[in-house]
Amino acid sequence: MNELKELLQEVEVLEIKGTADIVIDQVCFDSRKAEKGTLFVAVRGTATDGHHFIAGAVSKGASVVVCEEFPETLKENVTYILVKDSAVALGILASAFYNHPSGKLKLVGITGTNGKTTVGTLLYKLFEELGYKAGLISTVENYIHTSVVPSTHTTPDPVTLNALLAEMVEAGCDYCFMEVSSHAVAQHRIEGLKFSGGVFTNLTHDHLDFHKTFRAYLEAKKAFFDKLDRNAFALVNSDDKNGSVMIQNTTAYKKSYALKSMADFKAKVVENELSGLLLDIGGQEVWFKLVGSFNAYNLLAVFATAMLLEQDRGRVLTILSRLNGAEGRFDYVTSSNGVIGIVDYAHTPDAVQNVLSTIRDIRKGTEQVITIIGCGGDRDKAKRPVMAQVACDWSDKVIITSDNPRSEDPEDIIRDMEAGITPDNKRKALTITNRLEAIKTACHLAKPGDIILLAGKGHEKYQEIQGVKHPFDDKKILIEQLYHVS
Ligand SMILES: CC(=O)N[C@H]1[C@@H](OP(=O)(O)OP(=O)(O)OC[C@H]2O[C@@H](n3ccc(=O)[nH]c3=O)[C@H](O)[C@@H]2O)O[C@H](CO)[C@@H](O)[C@@H]1O[C@H](C)C(=O)N[C@@H](C)C(=O)N[C@H](CCC(=O)O)C(=O)O
Ligand SMILES: Nc1ncnc2c1ncn2[C@@H]1O[C@H](COP(=O)(O)OP(=O)(O)OP(=O)(O)O)[C@@H](O)[C@H]1O
Ligand SMILES: N[C@H](CCC[C@H](N)C(=O)O)C(=O)O
Ligand SMILES: [Mg+2]
Repeated sequence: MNELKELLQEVEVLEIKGTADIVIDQVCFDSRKAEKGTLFVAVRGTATDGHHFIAGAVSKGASVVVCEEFPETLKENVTYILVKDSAVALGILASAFYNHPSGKLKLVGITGTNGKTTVGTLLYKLFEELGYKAGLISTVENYIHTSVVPSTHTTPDPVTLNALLAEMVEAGCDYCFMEVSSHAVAQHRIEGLKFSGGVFTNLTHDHLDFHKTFRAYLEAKKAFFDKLDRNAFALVNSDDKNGSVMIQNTTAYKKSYALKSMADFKAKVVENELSGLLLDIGGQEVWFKLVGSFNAYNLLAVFATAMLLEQDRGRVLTILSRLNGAEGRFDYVTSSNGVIGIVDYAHTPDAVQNVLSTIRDIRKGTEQVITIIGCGGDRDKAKRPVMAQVACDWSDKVIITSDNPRSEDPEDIIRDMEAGITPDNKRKALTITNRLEAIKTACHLAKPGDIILLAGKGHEKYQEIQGVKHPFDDKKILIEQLYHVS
């Protein structure tokens, strides 16, 4: 849809200056990308305000400007549209411009602190194997049926998002599984989308730099469920104390899954080994390739979603039992002398504890657990001391190192982490700022049978320092070092 008059029927317009009788060629929110025929939406951001760039967008050819406040000088032949909230308008306009692609397939959103990528990726793989064409929007990569589209965000901006969905519709996709980050909800990236269902994994500590309080973080996740319509399902983990809070005000039909409490979909962990998980799902025992009881929640969420999407139970379990998880999640290698190296994307206190408790559960005897861990720069500072302390509590040795320091001094981040380590844990911790050196040291320290956990970077293939992404691949380095020393 590219006629301004029609696009505007969906937006709450406060005032319009200029004609609505024009056709636009693209919707954009970054003046640097504006060109002839652009509808530019001025969004107030976290670093700057899009309203400062209205003149720049117009000089590059934008013919329509959507804003929350009119600029002082208005150009002739440009239409200015006043709205209450530009970010909301952007979502709605992007969806309308791409002809509402979310309504033309079954879109399922997954939210929660941890597990979104795992659940989304498993659902995508499952539905492809069930014979459907499916799409995936995730932290690691996006898929339009079988074509990969690189991912830059967990949930992309509304224009990229709707363009991706439109390509999925064009490719004949029946389903799309997408991660819904709390940033995306708060910044209205998902405004205007029609969801067939929403899944909640869990809520623990993350992103307090952005949301400021845990309550605001929770409210952002909850807002996703508040907006689901009555034909959609809202599936929540009822073992998480915020599971019921998420669906307090939703009009969607409510369903739950759990390992411990009462729920519509129940499972029990029978065995938890390095080779996989044996789960009892509704009285039926099935082996899965994923490791760790936290993955029992992810698998159950996937199973329950497939049931709510009316798939055949037997086929779903058979396929699911064959699937691997997402790249960089509990990804392990064993060296020839028996050292086990695990790469995992654990970057929150809860995830670090879950992964390390899984390692404790699966280790056979008194092998040492050596954890390598850092915390991201320009992100939640409050989680740094907690992650370091959790790592020490659950490991025999911890090497504190760097993980995307971004614009911060890596030593400052490390100091924030060290501040959380209690005196009795101090003897376990050592600091090696350079991540490569940290991995090499761990591999030298490890004896046959020991387990090395490389936490935080998972699938990432870079180390971001001062705006530059330097190639860095935990798994590749781990393999090189483990084979080098063995
Ligand atoms: C903090 C944050 O979320 N930032 C996102 C946000 O940008 P922003 O609000 O900071 O934008 P800004 O720089 O203040 O600019 C304001 C407006 O002016 C415009 N502008 C700016 C400069 C100019 O010359 N011309 C111009 O028009 C910008 O396009 C923008 O519309 O909106 C942008 C467009 O959607 C995002 O790309 C950007 O993501 C940044 C790069 C980012 O790192 N985000 C991370 C924190 C993030 O979103 N993470 C979540 C969760 C991750 C997870 O746990 O999985 C995710 O979904 O990925
Ligand atoms: N259900 C779960 N409960 C707790 N921890 C989990 C769960 N699933 C995964 N984890 C841990 O969290 C890490 C990240 O998992 P995953 O990438 O699936 O989460 P995510 O929600 O997509 O994260 P992000 O917010 O970065 O997108 C995993 O490597 C693992 O350590
Ligand atoms: N996608 C998440 C996790 C990144 C994990 C870690 N590697 C980091 O850079 O902090 C984020 O942006 O918060
Ligand atoms: Mg993710």
